[in-house]
Amino acid sequence: MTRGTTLIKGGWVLPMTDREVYDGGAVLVKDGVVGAVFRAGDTLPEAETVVNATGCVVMPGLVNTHCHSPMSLFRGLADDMPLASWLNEHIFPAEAAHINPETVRAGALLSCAEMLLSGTTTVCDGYFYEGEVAEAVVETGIRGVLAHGVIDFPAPGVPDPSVNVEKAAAFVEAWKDRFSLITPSIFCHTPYTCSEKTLSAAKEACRLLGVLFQIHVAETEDEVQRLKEERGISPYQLLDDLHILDESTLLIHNVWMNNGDMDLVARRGATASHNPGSNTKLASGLCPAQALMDKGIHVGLGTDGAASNNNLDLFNEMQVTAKLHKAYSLDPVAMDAWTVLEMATREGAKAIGLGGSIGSLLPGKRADIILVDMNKPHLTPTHNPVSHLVYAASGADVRDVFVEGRQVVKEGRLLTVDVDSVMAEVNRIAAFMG
Ligand SMILES: CSC[C@H]1O[C@@H](n2cnc3c(O)ncnc32)[C@H](O)[C@@H]1O
Ligand SMILES: [Zn+2]
Repeated sequence: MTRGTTLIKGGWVLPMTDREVYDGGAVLVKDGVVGAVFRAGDTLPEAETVVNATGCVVMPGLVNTHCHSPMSLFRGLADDMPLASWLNEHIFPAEAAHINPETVRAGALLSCAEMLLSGTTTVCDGYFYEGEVAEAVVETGIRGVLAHGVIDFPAPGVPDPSVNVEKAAAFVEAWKDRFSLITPSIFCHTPYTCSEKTLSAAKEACRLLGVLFQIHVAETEDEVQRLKEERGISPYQLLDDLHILDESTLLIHNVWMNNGDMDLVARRGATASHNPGSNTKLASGLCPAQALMDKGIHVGLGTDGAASNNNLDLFNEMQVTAKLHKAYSLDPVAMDAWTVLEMATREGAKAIGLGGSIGSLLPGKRADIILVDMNKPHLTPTHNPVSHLVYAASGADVRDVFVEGRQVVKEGRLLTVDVDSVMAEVNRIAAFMG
């Protein structure tokens, strides 16, 4: 028996390397990585720790390709309105009044707890005081691609916008190669809140530092129409003119895209985050995610912040994705369960630049693994575990979670932080909000 090994055995193993389910399979974890995946009947090795996964799905942890983790502080603060009012009349003022290092830390801890407990093992995040988010990520044990925000207005922690890119680059330098769970990045808010100079400088900093550039783009019809009227181009053409579209750029939302935009993005190799929960709640529209994937673009699933979703449960996002695209296209075959599950795992990992290390249970990849308990009334019988994961399960069905081989959720309880005190702190902060 090798020390430091864990054998997760029994249940339905979904390696997500192909569209196969290993009924009665097993996964060996060694030194934080996947050692081997076994089928029923294979001879299993001995291990220091054995986890009985009978009745559970064993699969890669889910990858949330777009979040603003501290925004759980504003959950339910402003609902049932369009993006412009939500952002300008409610969220920006709330951020100016309440966002500081302490509140960011509290909100981020809460979101990381919510995500881990519901099976998300990696989050791609962007906000201000992102160093505090990084501390919360380390404390909770989730994996994060963490971006410092850039916007051409005074922002929390960046009162002088003339140094916004410098600040973001300093964040990347401070966190690069420091913790294996943290990959730093830079996030430009939108093409209409960042000047061309800022966008170019931020992308140049990303190139020099070798990190992912992220941006919200084509979220509303108004955003696209205004640019068309002012400049006669689409936001994608603008970004391309600035040499921003490449394999290390994550495009977030992509609701109002035409065929030319999609071809351009595909040619450049940029990736996309599809966030249907947020886009439907803000009545922004629906990203043509299937068309993007048909053109070879890697598309992951994101929740966006909890203030526009209003939860961070990727199981919920998977169900919304599968159903919404069927209803919109009047095609019951659209966005089948396997496709959606791949978006929430392997494709999401590729979209955020971590395709080589997470997203499937390929031996050698990081052991980010979740166990989803199917022994529940709403998941019985289990004719097809893939169907249940997308159409019937929720984050509450996640039993155990491992990140880089370390168990962070056991029997539905978070092992790394005291969730009750995190909630108490967020409630204390929320009491000061109007
Ligand atoms: C620099 S990113 C942080 C910044 O973005 C704001 N935000 C959150 N969600 C959205 C969205 O869907 N569209 C545009 N802006 C959004 C957030 O409140 C922060 O100010
Ligand atoms: Zn967002």
